[in-house]
Parts: sequence; structure tokens; C-alpha cells
Amino acid sequence: MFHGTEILTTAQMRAIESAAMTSGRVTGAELMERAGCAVAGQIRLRWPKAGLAVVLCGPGNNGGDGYVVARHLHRAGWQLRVLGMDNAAGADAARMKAEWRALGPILPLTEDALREGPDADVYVDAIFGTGLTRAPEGEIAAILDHLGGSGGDWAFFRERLVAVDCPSGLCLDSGAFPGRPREPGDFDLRARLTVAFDSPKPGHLLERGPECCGELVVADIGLRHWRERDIDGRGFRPARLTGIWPPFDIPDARSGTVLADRLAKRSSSHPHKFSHGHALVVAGGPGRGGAGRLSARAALRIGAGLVTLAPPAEALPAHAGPPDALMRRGIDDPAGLQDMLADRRINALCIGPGCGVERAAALLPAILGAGRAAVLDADALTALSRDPGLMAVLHENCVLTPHAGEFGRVFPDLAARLDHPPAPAGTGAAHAPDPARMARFLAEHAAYREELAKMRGPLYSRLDAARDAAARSGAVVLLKGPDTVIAAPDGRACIHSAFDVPWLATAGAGDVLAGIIAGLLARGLPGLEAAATGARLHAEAARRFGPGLIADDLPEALPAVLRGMGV
Ligand SMILES: NC(=O)C1=CN([C@@H]2O[C@H](COP(=O)(O)OP(=O)(O)OC[C@H]3O[C@@H](n4cnc5c(N)ncnc54)[C@H](O)[C@@H]3O)[C@@H](O)[C@H]2O)[C@@H](O)CC1
Ligand SMILES: Nc1ncnc2c1ncn2[C@@H]1O[C@H](COP(=O)(O)OP(=O)(O)O)[C@@H](O)[C@H]1O
Ligand SMILES: [K+]
Repeated sequence: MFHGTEILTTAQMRAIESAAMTSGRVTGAELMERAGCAVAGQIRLRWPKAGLAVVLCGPGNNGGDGYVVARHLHRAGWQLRVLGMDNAAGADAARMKAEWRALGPILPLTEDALREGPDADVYVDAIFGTGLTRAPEGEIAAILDHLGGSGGDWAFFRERLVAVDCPSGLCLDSGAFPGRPREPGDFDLRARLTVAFDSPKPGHLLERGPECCGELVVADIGLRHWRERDIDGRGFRPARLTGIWPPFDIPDARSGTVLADRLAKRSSSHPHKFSHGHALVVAGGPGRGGAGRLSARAALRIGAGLVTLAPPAEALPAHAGPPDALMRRGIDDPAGLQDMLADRRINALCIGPGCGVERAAALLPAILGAGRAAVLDADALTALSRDPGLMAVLHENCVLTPHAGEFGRVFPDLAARLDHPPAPAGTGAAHAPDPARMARFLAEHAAYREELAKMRGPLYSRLDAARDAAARSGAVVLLKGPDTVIAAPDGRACIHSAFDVPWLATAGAGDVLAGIIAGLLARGLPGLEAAATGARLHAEAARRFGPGLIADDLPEALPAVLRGMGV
């Protein structure tokens, strides 16, 4: 069940590749052959009739893959125009280049050479992959702009461009393009198909990645054994990412059971409502209670045994009405809250949606002081940003659910790094692992693990920001967006890509998410799992409902989602 759910940073991918090659059981050339063969196979699936392919090969192993693609297409009867660079490539890429040269010429990798010649059926972008360290410049930048549509024919290339590992110039650790604004750009390279190897990388799922990669296929190139091996028997996995990627099921890292089992109400032989927890949702005053009710309804639907909505006493009449399953109790001040929390069966709290910043600020110390699982959303995050002392009381079963704006309020320095213009030339090199050091670390596993955890891509990513925020706050941080990143203080992290459900961005959707997570915490899921599972179920509900969704529909869609997952 773990297969395919993991997301590897580029450093982790290189480490696994390195471990595989060091073992002597597979060579770099074999991996390259499998990679190129997989890309050619995907092309032939989509273009069954042999045509003309232009293959653009860069200076490194991504280029090496390109020469393999050319050879396989040639064997399948395709016409080829191969453009490559005159550089001293690594041994494997040099070998693949030589094997191609025995079959056909290599034209220079220039915009002129690309423009010359007839229109092709397929353009294979094998210029840069995981080795990108800085913004492309000069002739290569001109080629990439041309493929991105600078010549006015963006639609032409978008239907024909196949990217090897990624559209070149995309940073696979962040999903941003070094040297370009982080917002969509006119000539961003957009592929019809991207074939990645072994596992998705963060950049396939974050920021510009999903749109620019087009359809993403992850090809198995035989590295699973090394990916799954727990290198030091203990610490390798926590540094890794568990990706929640729509096609896959979510594993429970500790027990190995899958989501459906975790959500089934089979927690004891005689389950009753208290064995499924009691969530308390703090709501706001008159006129602002809808958000809290959305959260409470979601907590009920996800299966919390009991849910109590707690507005100020004067607002209780405004909170009357369905669902009747919801309990209501007025809480006016911290003393009232503490009173209620004397009931130890209340095991999960949710504060923020529609609560009001002043009320959140007044109640937060009591909420955090109770040491129980808690979701802090919306107004509670603003309150937290105003009282950094509260940061010290957060714990790993607290889940902070900021959108980008709230994240900027609570962690302004981290948000500023995300807003920073992408890295200037060369800055990524400091993060790129050196193969000799990698080999040494493989021999000294513990040090290796620490080194891996420190390695980052050339750009500061949303993943880096969420991880840094979690480490600093000691809480689970769920950074919302179409690419939601969830990180725990110990470095574990998940990405949930929901670019396919843009209609989820609707008023109140965040309140429902907070309620789902609170419900899952009440049911006993630990912070990271509750947040990650919540993000997945939330998007799945939107996916199932389809366009036209309003936030009220989300809790109602949950039962069908659970049924569909076999819960
Ligand atoms: N990791 C794996 O398991 C495998 C990787 N393979 C391929 O190898 C690729 C990675 O290969 P490399 O590490 O050689 O890197 P790339 O081929 O992505 O990049 C080539 C070289 O270009 C240089 N470079 C980076 N940014 C540049 C810029 N802006 N302008 C000019 N030069 C720049 C770097 O020095 C880098 O070494 C993957 O993307 C994949 O396609 C496959 O062959 C097989 C297996
Ligand atoms: N473009 C998008 N595509 C899919 N999901 C999105 C997109 N933008 C935001 N989301 C999701 O929609 C929800 C919006 O939450 P939030 O910003 O808190 O809104 P609100 O405060 O109105 O409830 C979050 O779960 C977020 O991850
Ligand atoms: K590429």
C-alpha cells in the first residue's frame, strides 16, 4: 500500500538511485535505458502511428534519457530530429549519445535548429530534469520560451510536448520556475504529458507543476527495493514525504493499515458514541455563527461520536435548528470553557471559524492549556499571530490550518521567503548533494539521514515553508491551497494536490475542513494523519459533488466518499 504514495525530493531520489547503483545490482545505464524506454512507450501509446519526433537533449542525464527515447522511437519506425549539446556528459549519458549517433545525426541545441525543419508530431523535452540548479539562460532559455509559445504557437506545442521527468526549467522541489515570477507566466513551458521516474517529486504537485506537467505518468524503473528499504532501520522514513496523491490510498505509517480501516467504526468490540470521541467547536456571536456550524456538521459527518457547538450564551438562539444531532452549550469566557473541559471525554477542540478574533484570543490560552487535540483555523490563527507567546504552548496534536494570508500573519518571515523572487544563478548548487559525499553518507547511515533532511531544492518551497513552520511551532501545519501541504514538527510531510477541483475554493470550504480534521482528531487519529486524511476527504467530497458546490454540500457529500472508499 505504500507503493506510489511516496513523494521524493530530488535529493532523496538521487540518494535512492545512488544506493541502487552502489549495490551493484543495477547500473546507471540500465536505469537510463528503463527511463527512456518508458517515455518512448508512453509516446507510442498516445501516438500509435509513427510520425516525426524532435528530441531535445540537454547536458546531463535528462539528456541521456532523451537519446534513449530517440533510439526506441527510431526502432519503432519514427522519423527523428535530435538536437543535443556538445559537452562532456557523464558516462551513462555519453554512452546513450554515442548509441544514438550510430543511428542518426545530432543537430545543435539552438532555437534556429528547432525552428528549421518541418513541424513534428511530438517534441520531447529532455533538456533538464532533477539536476536543475538555476534559471536556464541564453540559447536554452530561448528554446524553452519558444516551446512555451513565444513564437505565438503555444497551443501547437502544448498538444505535442512530452517532458522527460519535468518541463525543463521547472524546479522539481518547489514547482516554481527559477528566474521567473511565481505566478503563471506567459511563456511557462506546458507539456501535454510528463513521464516521471519512480515517484512523483514535490514540484510535480506544487505551484506551477500540475498545470505545466500536464498529464503525469510515474514510470517504475525498478528502484522500489531501494525506496522501500529502511536504510537505518529507524530514521529514513520520517525524513521522507508521504504523498497523498488522488489515485492512491493513504497508509497509516505505524500500523500499515489503510484509510478505510482507520475510518471504519471498528475501534472496539462494543463501540458506542464515546468510543468515537467528543469534539467541541467554539462558535461566534450572533450573525457570525454559520462558519462554526459548518465545522460542527462536518465533524459529525466524519464520525465523531458527539459534537458540541459552543457559541456565547446570548447567541444560542441563533444557533438553533438542524442538525438536531448537534449539541449546543453557551461558553462566554475562559472559566466557562475550563468548566466544560472538566469533562475529559471532550478530546478534540476546534476554534477559529466565525469565532471573532477577540473571542479567539480570550479562549486560546485555555484551549491550548487543556493539552487536548485542537484545530486552530481562521480567527484563531490571527489571534495566535498577535500573541506569539502562545506558540510555546502548541503541541503535535494541534493542527494549524492557515491559507497563504493567515500563514503570512503567523509566520511572516517564512512567507516572505516564499514571496522572494526565485533564486539567482547558482544558489541551488549549495543544496545539490555531491555524489562522493552521498556515497560516504550511505556508509554512515545516521549522518546520512540528517543530511538528507537538510537538503532542499534551489528554491524555497511551500513544502519547506510548512516544514519550517511545523518545526518552529511544534504543531502540525496544514498550508491550504490547490496544493495543500501538511507538515509535522518531526519533518514528516504530505502534499495533497487538488488542482482538479477548483470549485473547492468556495466560501466556507475551509470551515468544513477544520471540522473534518477536528472530527478525525476526536476519533483518535494523531495530528498529521488527521490533517492529511482530512485534506484528502475534503477534496474527495468536492470531486464527487462536482461544479456548483457550496460549502454546505461538503459535509453532505462525505458519506458517499466514505462508502466509495470501502469504509
Ligand atoms: N534519479 C534517477 O533515478 C534517474 C534519473 N534519470 C534522469 O537523470 C536526470 C537528472 O540528471 P542530472 O543530475 O544529470 O541533471 P539534469 O540532466 O537535469 O541536468 C544536467 C546538468 O545541467 C546543469 N544545469 C542545471 N541547471 C542548469 C542551467 N540552468 N543552465 C545550464 N546548466 C544547468 C547541471 O549541472 C546538471 O548536472 C533526471 O531528471 C532523469 O531524467 C534517469 O536517467 C534514470 C534514473
Ligand atoms: N484553486 C483551488 N483548487 C482547489 N482547492 C482550493 C483552491 N484554492 C483553495 N482551495 C481549498 O479550498 C479551501 C478554502 O479554504 P479557505 O481559504 O480557508 O476558505 P474559507 O475561509 O472561505 O473557508 C481550502 O481547503 C483550500 O485548500
Ligand atoms: K525535461
